[in-house]
Amino acid sequence: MPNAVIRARGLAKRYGDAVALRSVDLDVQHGEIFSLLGPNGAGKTTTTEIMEGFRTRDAGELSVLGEDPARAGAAWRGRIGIVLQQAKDFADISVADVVHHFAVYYPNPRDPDEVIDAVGLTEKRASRAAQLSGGQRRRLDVALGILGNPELLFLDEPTTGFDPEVRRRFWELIAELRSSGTTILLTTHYLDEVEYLADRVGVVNGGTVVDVSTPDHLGGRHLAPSTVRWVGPDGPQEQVSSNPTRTVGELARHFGGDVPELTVTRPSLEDVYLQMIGES
Ligand SMILES: Nc1ncnc2c1ncn2[C@@H]1O[C@H](COP(=O)(O)OP(=O)(O)OP(=O)(O)O)[C@@H](O)[C@H]1O
Repeated sequence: MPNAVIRARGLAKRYGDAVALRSVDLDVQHGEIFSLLGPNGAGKTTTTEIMEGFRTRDAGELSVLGEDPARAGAAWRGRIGIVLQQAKDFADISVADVVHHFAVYYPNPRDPDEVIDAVGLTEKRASRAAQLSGGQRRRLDVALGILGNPELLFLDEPTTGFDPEVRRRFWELIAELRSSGTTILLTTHYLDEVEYLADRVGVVNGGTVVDVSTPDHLGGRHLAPSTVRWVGPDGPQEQVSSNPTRTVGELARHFGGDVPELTVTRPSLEDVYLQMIGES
């Protein structure tokens, strides 16, 4: 693929006798948010850490921003941003000092004050990291991840522990980063996060990628039959239909107008994901 920022073929990794990655193939395109989904132990962290150059692979081909992470140097590292699951510890340093301090390590950093503002921490500039709430702490991690103006940002479970409002604002921040041209590899367990943010999603299970699709089309979801529900004289009713328009038309004629408490649903992303994980 010409626009691939990440191209992986046959990535394999063992820890002793345990196979963590059997064979991972993946393409991430320039400017997209690509989400990795999969159960605990599926191989997501191993995959991303090989892509970040933090772990070695046993086999396979890998190109990230045109280089092999196993051999890439400091200039390449300056082009990627990483937000790990486990935050670093700067308990006694203020938000402003942490961000200003780390900016000097990058050849082409963003303005530290603009970054603090972008993640919504301006009011907390003078607070020590230890005084931040969990969600604010995570936003500081993201500030550090985007500080170097990365072309490619790795986000590992970024919103764990966020309240709904903070999550929504955080999602908007991530979507803005995409608009400004940053490619993002997002690992998450939250299907609503995938639905809101991801352009494409790769499902990892048992050390391999079992499907890649848009969230809308995962597992043939857009073609799946719908469930039509309504309440009739005998109580709640439902009918699975491959042509819900026709079913609703028939019901409307039957009721001579409005169908009581009518809903039409397709399988949710969670439904197809759980089925896929079960099958594979
Ligand atoms: N350092 C390690 N030493 C030994 N085994 C490991 C090591 N790191 C990971 N594994 C094993 O490799 C497999 C894949 O782990 P990995 O952390 O990549 O999964 P994951 O999809 O990121 O899981 P989670 O959703 O729980 O973060 C698991 O079976 C795990 O136990």
